Amino acid sequence: MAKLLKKPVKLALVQLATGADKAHNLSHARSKVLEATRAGANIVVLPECFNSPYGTSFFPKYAETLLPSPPTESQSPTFHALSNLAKESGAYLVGGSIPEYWAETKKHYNTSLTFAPDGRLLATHRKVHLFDIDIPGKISFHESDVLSPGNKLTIVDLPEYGKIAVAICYDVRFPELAMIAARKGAFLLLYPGAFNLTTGALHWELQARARAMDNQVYVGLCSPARDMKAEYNAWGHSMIVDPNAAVMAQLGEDEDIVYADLNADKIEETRKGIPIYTQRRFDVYPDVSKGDVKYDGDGDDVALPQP
Ligand SMILES: NC(=O)CCC(=O)C(=O)O
Repeated sequence: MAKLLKKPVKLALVQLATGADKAHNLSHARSKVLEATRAGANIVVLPECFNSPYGTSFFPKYAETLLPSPPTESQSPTFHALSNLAKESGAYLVGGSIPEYWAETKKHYNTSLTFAPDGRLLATHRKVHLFDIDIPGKISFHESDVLSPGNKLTIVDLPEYGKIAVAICYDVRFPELAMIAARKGAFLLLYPGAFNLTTGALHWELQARARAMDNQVYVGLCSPARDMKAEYNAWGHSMIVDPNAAVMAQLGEDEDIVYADLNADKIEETRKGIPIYTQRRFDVYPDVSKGDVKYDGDGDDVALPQP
């Protein structure tokens, strides 16, 4: 069987301190991504809403227009900053997420852009599951007041390494996405995300480890740094989990970068030891990765229009 991960790769998650100044967020992201690639990272990830504060009142104000693709510099300064940064750093760059405005439909999205080391846009993921929750006395948040959901999974082919899946934050709670991506050959599931002090304490690590355990793949969750002066306090604790569900490395609350070296042997060893991959009973229940699955995975899925 062909290896899911063709050669060892160093992953870096940048737990960025973000604020209200978009230009500063972009230049700060640049310096941290370059720091990560100077340390040898081949894939670098930024957090959810890395160019703006996270919150429904901020999304329309910070939103950029990505379509038609490629956007002009004034339509999306972040698109151009990320594309240039991927080229400058020579790494694959999963550009966290940004608020997007689609002028044609007047809809907003929470959107992640992934760039190749030559600066080409490889994939666009629009958050599929919007973060709408109410935990009395703790947190009430309704992304759907402002945002519309994306309608596809995102699998990205990195030719030297293999396939990764990109989804955003609350998407991690829906195991189907992870399962489908893993069965379609992803070696790594990446989630730019911003859990909070309530659900972060409850479920952040558990979600990361569960997705890794169920699918026997690597998982990375990349949060903004915690800012207690902000309206929304991100959990932090960006982490990388191995295919056996062990936490390889985890940050605290402050700005920092977490690294891990990923290799094919760990996936194979895990799957050989606990061979759920060959023990599934699709005669008893259906394979969620088959049938009518909406996903991009051919490495050519630049920015498909969505309803
Ligand atoms: N930004 C988000 O989607 C937050 C998700 C979250 O906190 C959760 O508990 O899930």
